[in-house]
Order: sequence, then structure tokens, then C-alpha cells
Amino acid sequence: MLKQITKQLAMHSLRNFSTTGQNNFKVAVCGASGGIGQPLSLLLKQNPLVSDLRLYDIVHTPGVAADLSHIDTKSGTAGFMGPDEISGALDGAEVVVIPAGVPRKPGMTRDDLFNVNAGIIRDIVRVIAAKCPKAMIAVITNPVNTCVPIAAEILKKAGVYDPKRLFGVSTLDVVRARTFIGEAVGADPQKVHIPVIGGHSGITIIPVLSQSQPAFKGDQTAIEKMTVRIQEAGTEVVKAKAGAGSATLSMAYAGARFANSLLRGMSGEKNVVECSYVQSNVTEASFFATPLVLGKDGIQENCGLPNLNDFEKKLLVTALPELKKNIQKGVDFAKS
Ligand SMILES: NC(=O)c1ccc[n+]([C@@H]2O[C@H](COP(=O)([O-])OP(=O)(O)OC[C@H]3O[C@@H](n4cnc5c(N)ncnc54)[C@H](O)[C@@H]3O)[C@@H](O)[C@H]2O)c1
Ligand SMILES: O=C(O)C[C@H](O)C(=O)O
Repeated sequence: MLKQITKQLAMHSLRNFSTTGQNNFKVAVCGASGGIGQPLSLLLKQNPLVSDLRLYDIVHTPGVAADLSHIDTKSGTAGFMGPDEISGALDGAEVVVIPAGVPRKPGMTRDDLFNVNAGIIRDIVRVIAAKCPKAMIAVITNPVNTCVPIAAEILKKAGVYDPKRLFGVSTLDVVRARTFIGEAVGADPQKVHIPVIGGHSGITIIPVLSQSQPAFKGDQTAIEKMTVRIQEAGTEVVKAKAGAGSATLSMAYAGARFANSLLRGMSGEKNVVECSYVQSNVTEASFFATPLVLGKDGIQENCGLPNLNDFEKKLLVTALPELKKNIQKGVDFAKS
């Protein structure tokens, strides 16, 4: 199985074309005017699998949509602003990508965003449940570890939850791991393949360096340094932006890559694999990121845990209590 996963990860590239099936998907972005939302929408406007791009935010979407609509790609672009217009944005959407919500400032953890962002996710997902209950939902909003369980509970309450269609976007962790390992071993990052499992915050991010291709060779100190760099990469950007937010451009790239992989799977392409944070029974945490095969109906197969060495097993043991706490917080919020 591991060989298969590694091969599938190795086959991943930013291929945009599906020769096999549907290539006219309706995609909505909620939070489309933000630091992530705008460049993400720009990248989605260039995706040939998208025919209808709906941009929702509480501010500025008429301008963002007018601007993007002049780009000479096939998709139509429409802006929807404020709670009165969210239903129009989501009606019949097949993929909904959500970067709505506040980002971190230096000194904050992702969990510090919970008080504001939990309610934003709840409200958007309620409308998804009513207007596009079969949509694939990709949650970028932090804390991802908690927001995805909130979304699941809201969908359950509405009687439309399909765990195969709900994703926490942890692609930026994979993108970063590829970049940093590529730099360290002198390889093109596009040719580096490595699973990153667990959750999306600090110690819950588990880069499985032992499975990197090409191999990441180094003593234990180098391995630990690389692990911490990947785990703390978001904070590295937050510090560098010095109060002006968190990663936006690299996240837009990662979000566009994940959306593209979803669309490729939905269009019938085979062997599309991405790591993502989803409902899971792979560990004792009820949500957990592992490599997934994506298909017409979302998750086609959960590839499970890659082989872990002793160090990575320890990372997993350390991550699980924190992850379970994050998940429970979301479940409690949605139930209250
Ligand atoms: N998953 C990841 O890897 C990852 C990476 C980077 C950032 N993030 C998270 O993404 C989120 C957005 O970050 P950003 O830098 O784009 O922030 P931002 O403040 O630049 O943009 C957020 C946008 O959300 C909009 N918004 C607020 N409430 C809304 C609502 N109820 N409905 C629709 N839109 C609403 C705002 O108007 C704004 O345009 C943050 O929570 C951040 O932590 C996640
Ligand atoms: O670090 C953050 O707050 C944003 C995001 O989760 C990231 O990993 O860059």
C-alpha cells in the first residue's frame, strides 16, 4: 500500500486538464475578497475545469468579480455580497472553498481565532446545507482542526452530512514540506513527494520525513529541525508580516491546488491523491489528515497511515491529545 501511495503522490502535478469527463463545475469561494480569497479566485478563474465562479464575501465582491470577469478564460464570474446574497452564491454550487474569517497576528495561536471564526463557519455551512448539500466543502478557515468538526456537526443537524465531501485544507503543509526538503536536498520542489498527516496547527502537523522522495537524509538533529520548521512555518509568515496577517499567497496556491485535485477527481480522473484533514478512523482522533484518493463523490479511498518510524510514532502520540481536544471544542460549539 505504501508503495502505491508514494507512487500516487509522485504522480501528482498541477495538471489542469481532464480528458475523461465533466469540465464545467460551479465553484463558490466564501471569503473571496480577503488576502487568500482574491488570489485564490484569480487562480480558480484560470482553471479550465471551472465554468461558473461565484465570489461571496461580506465586503467588496462586486469589485473583485468585475475585475476578474475581464480575464479571458471560459468561466463566468459573479459577485455576491452580504448575508442577503449568500444563497445566490451557493445555490447549486458543486465545490465550495472557504477562506472566510480572521487571520492570526503575532503572538496568537490558531485556536485564538476560534471565537470569531467558529460562528462564521457555522453560518456559511448552514447555507451550504440548504442550497448545495451535495457540494464538496474545502475549509481553509482557522482553526482548521476545530472548524471542520463544526461544519460536520452543522451538516449532521441538517441531515445532509456526507463525510466523503468535507475537507480541511492542509495542503499548505505539504507544499511547505516539498519546498523546504527540495531546498535541503537540492531537488526541484515539484519533484519532492511527502505525506503530511495529522492536523493543521503546531504539534498536530506531522511531516512523515521518512517517506520523503527523494530521501531527506540527516542526523536526528536535522530531522527534528526540519520537522519543527514545517510545523511552525505558518508562524514564520505571521512574524514576518508583523501584524499584517498570515500566509495568503502561498495559501491561495495551496488552496487552488487542492480545489484542482478535487475537480480532477470529480471529473473522473484516476489516482488523484492529496493529503487532507477529514473524518477518519485511522487513529483515535475522529478527524485526521492522511493521503486520500479523490474521485467523483469526494473521498474514494483513505490511504491510511504511511509507515512511521519511531520518531514519527512519537510525534503522533504527542499530537493526538491536542487534536482530540481541538475536535471536541468544535463538536461542543456546534451542539451548544
Ligand atoms: N488552512 C490553512 O492552511 C490556512 C492558511 C492561511 C490562512 N488560513 C486562514 O484563512 C482565513 C482567512 O485568512 P485571510 O488572510 O484571507 O484573512 P483576510 O482577513 O484577509 O480575509 C478574510 C475574508 O473573510 C471575509 N469574511 C469575514 N466574515 C465573513 C463571513 N461571515 N462570510 C464571508 N466572508 C467573511 C472578510 O471580509 C475578508 O474578506 C484565516 O482564518 C486564516 O487563519 C488558513
Ligand atoms: O499560520 C496561520 O495562522 C495561517 C495558516 O494556518 C498557515 O499555516 O500559514
